[in-house]
Amino acid sequence: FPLNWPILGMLPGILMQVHRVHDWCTEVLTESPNFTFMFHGPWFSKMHLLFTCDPANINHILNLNVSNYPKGENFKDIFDILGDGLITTDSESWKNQRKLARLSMAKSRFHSAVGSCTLEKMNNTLLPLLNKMAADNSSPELKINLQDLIWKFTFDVFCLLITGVDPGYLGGNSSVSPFAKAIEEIEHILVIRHTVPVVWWKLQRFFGVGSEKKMADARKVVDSFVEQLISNQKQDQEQEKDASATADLLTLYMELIKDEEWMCFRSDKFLRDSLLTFLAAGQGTVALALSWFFWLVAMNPRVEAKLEEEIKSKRTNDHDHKEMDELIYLHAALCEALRLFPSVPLNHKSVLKTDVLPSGHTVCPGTEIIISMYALGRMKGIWGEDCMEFKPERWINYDEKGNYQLRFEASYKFGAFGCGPRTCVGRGISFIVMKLVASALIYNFHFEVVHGHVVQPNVSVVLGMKNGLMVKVHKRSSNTG
Ligand code: HEM
Repeated sequence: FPLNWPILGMLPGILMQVHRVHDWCTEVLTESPNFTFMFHGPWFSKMHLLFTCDPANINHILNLNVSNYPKGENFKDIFDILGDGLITTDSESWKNQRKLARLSMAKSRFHSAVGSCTLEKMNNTLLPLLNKMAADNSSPELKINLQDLIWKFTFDVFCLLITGVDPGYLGGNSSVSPFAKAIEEIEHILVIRHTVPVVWWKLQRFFGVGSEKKMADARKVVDSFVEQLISNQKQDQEQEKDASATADLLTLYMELIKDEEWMCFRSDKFLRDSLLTFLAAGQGTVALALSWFFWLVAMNPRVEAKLEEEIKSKRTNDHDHKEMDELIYLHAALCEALRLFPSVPLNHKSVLKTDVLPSGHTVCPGTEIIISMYALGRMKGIWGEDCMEFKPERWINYDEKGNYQLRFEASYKFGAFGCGPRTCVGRGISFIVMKLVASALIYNFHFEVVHGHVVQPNVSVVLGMKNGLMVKVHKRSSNTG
């Protein structure tokens, strides 16, 4: 537990742990009554953070009393890069945006694009690249950063799905890297904003110094990239290119907001905020979930063998996305990876009216609530003594004939996609993309983690690996065709 110092409060304690903030949070919550801990910042800083991973609290805050726990102004300030997009807004604006997002994403055009874009990019770029690396693998020096490769791949896929433009990042288009680097920089600084008093980072922002100077520079890069994308799309529309064949979210949004009902959203600012929100919410989360999944699979040969067996037995032709529903063990393994390494490790809420949580803690306006989804997946009291083991079986019900189906877990216990009315809108498409990529890669390759490579979580609002995932690629001998 961090000491509560005079004047400085518990701030020195948290600052010393920033480099391993998620594990520190897990350790503190494990020792805290009802998995809940009150953190007090420096005197007069108004920094009161309630850390929790108690499922009863999570259900209370995210599901049963959602109107008392909005994202709030502080969250909006921290995530100012996303403007007034779906993730940062509350109340009526959130309700309308959520409806618009669901309408667009439910279009069959969009749904089939998710499968076809992923397959096309995989067959044309990712698989050939990995095949080449596997063929060159005779050199003992040849190792690749799988996290980096998957990051670039999902960047291309989600840019295509959200904006209709394929940036070709995986293929080596260097003009994209400043944008991708800027996004990484921003995600890192967002965590710093969470861990220092508001007044501190706001002063830095005001004077344009320290990490806030880097934030301002990164923002310029991001804004000009997004502005370019929107203007390209508008040009296409002005030239009256047939939009019915395109199924990216930007086109679908632009079509829908022509309707009177959505006229309040007719602005470039809204399109900019939405586009960035979807890119930020979708691309990195899927990339990092897959990276942790491949690491866990590589470290667990028993699971890898079962996955290979299932994929081989269900695979008909080139990884048709309809056959993905049948890959139950794979689905379970992805959930298990997300339990241990949730791409969004923290969920942040503010408090409107004083309330008593099921854990017995009183929260008042001004308290910020930090729900640690990372800690939630690692509590023995919630997941059992073997909670640190990678066991897809915990997600499966077997009957006496050996048939099996997925087991449902309440989202206040498995919080990787959030819980309640603000649950992730991209959950369905995430599983399509992840299952297509995971099944094709496991069918074709075995990844050997480079001896001595240290894998540890980074400090970011999305949970990645600090040193990447260095592997050697081996083509599976039985699947050389
Ligand atoms: C493995 C992949 C993903 C994970 C783990 C994930 C996780 C989450 C989490 C934890 C939330 C927050 C819920 C809350 O605030 O209570 C969220 C919200 C959201 N996600 Fe995802 N997400 C993933 C993929 C995606 C994808 C692919 C998209 C879309 C392209 C997406 C779009 C969104 C949006 C727009 C929200 C805000 C919803 C709202 O506030 O109403 N996510 N996601």
